[in-house]
Amino acid sequence: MRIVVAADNAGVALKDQLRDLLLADDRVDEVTDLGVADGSDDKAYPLLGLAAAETIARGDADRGVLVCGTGIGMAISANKVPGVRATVAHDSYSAERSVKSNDCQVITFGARAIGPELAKKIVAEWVGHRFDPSSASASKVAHITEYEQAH
Ligand SMILES: O=C(CO)[C@H](O)COP(=O)(O)O
Repeated sequence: MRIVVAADNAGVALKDQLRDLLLADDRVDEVTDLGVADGSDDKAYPLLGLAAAETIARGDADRGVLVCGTGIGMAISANKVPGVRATVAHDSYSAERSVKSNDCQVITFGARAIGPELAKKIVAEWVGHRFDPSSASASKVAHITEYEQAH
């Protein structure tokens, strides 16, 4: 699994911790860090969220972990890229269902809303979840894809 990570300056400290966790995970083949590198970079979150989602859309990563203050702006931004599904998930069940029900490739966190230990636990679990294209959820997700392709 290839994972792209990114954060604005509100999320950079948590993003770095999650990146390091992923780098140490045997199930992860590649981690691409799009920044920001530190809190002095005030690049706006949509620029980072869109760049990460575009990385997934063009096939250069399979999944994304994005962090801002709330996780909301990153999710909104990533969802603007056709083919990408993203959500904030600050609990284990939502993170699991975001993959298994919604085929989300992107999970987002709000560094001002969740502690690093819980975020790390959720990410470690999330790496192990897979969408089943033969599940009953697949035809539901297909409506989203069809809408994107028609508009
Ligand atoms: O959380 C954010 C966007 O959802 C971002 O980190 C901070 O945004 P702001 O409240 O507009 O500064």
